[in-house]
Amino acid sequence: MLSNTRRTLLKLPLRSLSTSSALKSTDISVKEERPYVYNVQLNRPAKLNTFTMDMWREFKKAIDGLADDPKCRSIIVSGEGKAFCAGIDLAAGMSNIIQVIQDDAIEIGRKGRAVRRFIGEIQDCFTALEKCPKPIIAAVHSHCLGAGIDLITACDIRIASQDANFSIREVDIGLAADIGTLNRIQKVVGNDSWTREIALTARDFGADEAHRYGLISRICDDRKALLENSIDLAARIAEKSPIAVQGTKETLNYARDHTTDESLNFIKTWNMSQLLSTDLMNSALAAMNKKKATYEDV
Ligand SMILES: CC/C=C\C=C\CC(=O)SCCNC(=O)CCNC(=O)[C@H](O)C(C)(C)COP(=O)(O)OP(=O)(O)OC[C@H]1O[C@@H](n2cnc3c(N)ncnc32)[C@H](O)[C@@H]1OP(=O)(O)O
Repeated sequence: MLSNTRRTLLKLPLRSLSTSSALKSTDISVKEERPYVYNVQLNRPAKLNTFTMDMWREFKKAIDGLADDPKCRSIIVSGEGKAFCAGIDLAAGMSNIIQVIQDDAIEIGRKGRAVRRFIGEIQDCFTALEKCPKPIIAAVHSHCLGAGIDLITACDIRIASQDANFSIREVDIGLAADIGTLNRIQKVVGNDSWTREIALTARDFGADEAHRYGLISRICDDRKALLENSIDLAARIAEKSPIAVQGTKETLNYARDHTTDESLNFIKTWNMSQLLSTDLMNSALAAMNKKKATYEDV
């Protein structure tokens, strides 16, 4: 079937290559699983949740919307149907770029700029996960290939069901991965040799190997357990002070990309204002009285 997909890509006539961002897409659905806990579902199951340009844009819109929504405190990203995500849609998802590459009327330097803009727009769709102040859990079942790995490496926590299989598939489609995997994965797993092995060979690996190297932090028996585990985990985070949780995500992201001195400076400056929050006193009082604190929305 993969070779059919590739044939489709090669045979597409130019006029069918343009995508319309005006098209109403329903490829992403957002569901409130519990109070303050939202599940952003990749919802293109017939094509194994492969990404088209419309879907990428819709995904970013969903994440940016939850980032600004005070009623959201934690997010799950999951996939509907047989697989989490089999990567970019090798036909529809590549159409814009192929249209530009094949257009002889565009001067070569301008072609390069257009390709750069295109890649940048897709990068921003997954960087939205990292920039979102709310913690995001990727819940992976079955295939997680190419763009699927771009997506999960921009999330805060990754858990998977036993049937999950992963591949940094890009070298197999003649591409150096450019949507985030190569830029984030070493910071996630901290193992340069393993990273290079899987990125340079594009080989498949399963949940056990992903767990062993720290790409995922938990393996669940099956998809049902995966969903339950991710909702419980997200709900547990959502019970905490949103001031504390969001400050923790910001600081971990900052610390990852800066020196210890710089990030110590960051957190003391951050907490200059955030320690003034009533959340600190509420939490301390609740802990002393063995009660659960509740927190105002932020
Ligand atoms: C600027 C660039 C930006 C981003 C770049 C990202 C790079 C990548 O994402 S690289 C990874 C690309 N993906 C692949 O190479 C996977 C291709 N698919 C497969 O190998 C197989 O489908 C499978 C994942 C092993 C699953 O096999 P199977 O269980 O037999 O299912 P299928 O019948 O093959 O698939 C069902 C249905 O989905 C369609 N489909 C699957 N993958 C893709 C894809 N990547 N693009 C487009 N369509 C895909 C497949 O054609 C089937 O559709 P039908 O209409 O039923 O034929």
